[in-house]
Amino acid sequence: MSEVELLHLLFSSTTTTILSLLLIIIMWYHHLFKRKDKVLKLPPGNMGLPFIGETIPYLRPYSAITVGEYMEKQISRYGKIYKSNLFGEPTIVSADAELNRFILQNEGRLFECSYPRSIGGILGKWSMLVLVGDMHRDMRMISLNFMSNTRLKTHLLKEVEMHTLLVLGSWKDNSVFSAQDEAKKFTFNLMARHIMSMDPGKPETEKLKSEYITFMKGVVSAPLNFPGTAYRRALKSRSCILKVIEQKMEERIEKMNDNRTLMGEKVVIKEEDDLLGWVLKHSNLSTEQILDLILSLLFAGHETSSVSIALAIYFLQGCSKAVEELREEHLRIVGAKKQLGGEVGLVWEDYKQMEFTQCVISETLRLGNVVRFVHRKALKDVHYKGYDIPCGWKVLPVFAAVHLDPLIYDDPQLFNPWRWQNRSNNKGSASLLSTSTTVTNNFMPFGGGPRLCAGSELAKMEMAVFIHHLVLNYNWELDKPDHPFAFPFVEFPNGLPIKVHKYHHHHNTLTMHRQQS
Ligand code: HEM
Repeated sequence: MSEVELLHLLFSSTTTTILSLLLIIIMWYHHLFKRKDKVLKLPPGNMGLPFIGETIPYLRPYSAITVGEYMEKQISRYGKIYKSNLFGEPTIVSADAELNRFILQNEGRLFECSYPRSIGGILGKWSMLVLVGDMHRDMRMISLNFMSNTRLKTHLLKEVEMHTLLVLGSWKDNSVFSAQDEAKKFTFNLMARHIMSMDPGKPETEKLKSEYITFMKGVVSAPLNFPGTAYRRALKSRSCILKVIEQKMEERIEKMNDNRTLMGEKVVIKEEDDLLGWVLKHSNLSTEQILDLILSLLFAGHETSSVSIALAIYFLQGCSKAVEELREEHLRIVGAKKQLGGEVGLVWEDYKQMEFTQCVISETLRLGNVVRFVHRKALKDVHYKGYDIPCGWKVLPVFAAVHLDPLIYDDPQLFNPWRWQNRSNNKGSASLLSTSTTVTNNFMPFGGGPRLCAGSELAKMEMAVFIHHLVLNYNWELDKPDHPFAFPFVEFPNGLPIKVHKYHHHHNTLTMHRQQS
């Protein structure tokens, strides 16, 4: 055979292989999506390219106070329930308030939590976001127990206020800084203290904080485990973070053992009243399970609430009327406290007076949509509103689309905290200090059903206390333009640079606290 003939043969056999591979891919794709269409009545939609589907346009960053151009187009073309191919899987996307509620309420029966595998790789296989069934229930009980209303009243309110004052007290008159970083500092310090009794500013706390920044970048990046990628760096950070937690755990076990020997001599060392101590004493979790629980609680507990605080700072600087009304409310609260001559620090009754503040919080969460959607999959074939959702398909309830729906909220792009004031005047509603109603109506910033955010009450309290001291002590403005974007995790690309000015009045809470301590 001549060289030319050989090359010809090689070339034609390679072409044949490529062609047959292509044919197999097309047949497989056709088999997966099209055949089912004939039997089942799937919602309308576009499955996009093989494998990657529509993931790329779906994840393109957009203004956080919108659902993004891409989703808007899909909804106007196909309606509020449409099919797609996202994250490598056939998916039903729901912008429909009723379907979203139906999905969340039927957790474990018709649908189940199902995050991309990369999330499990980074948060750990025992993370609450990944667990389902009994194990999820047990871990959830621990978290709920630790953030119960009783604990909020007796412990957390004081802690939250102390950490707020620590951050706000460091702001110099006329200084410029990143409000997003300051909010992160506040929520991280609070969580590190509450979970493992780690003190703000200490080298170990600072190290953990900087590892968490790298870690976060990986949680939200493409899960490519190659040298140099954000995901690979985050996996490294994960192991550093776990080492810190493990060391804390060993120290604590040692301390608890010391206590026992000392108790024989009737000496009791006061143990830290934190989550770590609680799980070590009251649960049968393995070391690996405790590490994942703590790592993911630290993650769930500081990222979302810091973004929410940054969003409140942002929305309020554009709405001076709301700042004025907040000030009136908070001046009333401190004024009444002063008259009674009691404690300077906030107590539960003060928190319950913060009615307009709760409206500002609801509005911030509605418009900012920190958690825009959650990941679920169908456990069975489900028939809903005339459509079939096949067993095994991914389902994404998109809360943001409901929160920004003009049929549910008038003028949805407008920051209007007053819309929450008179529930009967509203199509959507929030309730003061209650999570139960958020489950049953169209407002779902914390999800719903058996997986409703375990920290929702704490998050609202953090926002309220932060706002209390913010409006009583500062005026602020944007130093450079910035805007929240959805990547789809919400972030201010410039870190929300603000300039603050001391606000002088006779109830300056920072001065009052300094004098008392
Ligand atoms: C404004 C701030 C927050 C928002 C918007 C938020 C939102 C959410 C949402 C939507 C879920 C449901 C996820 C799903 O169904 O797949 C969730 C779950 C969870 N959140 Fe939050 N969260 C916030 C703050 C917090 C805080 C401060 C903590 C405290 C540690 C926390 C702890 C958790 C936990 C443990 C879960 C898992 C619950 C379960 O699976 O049973 N969150 N959060």
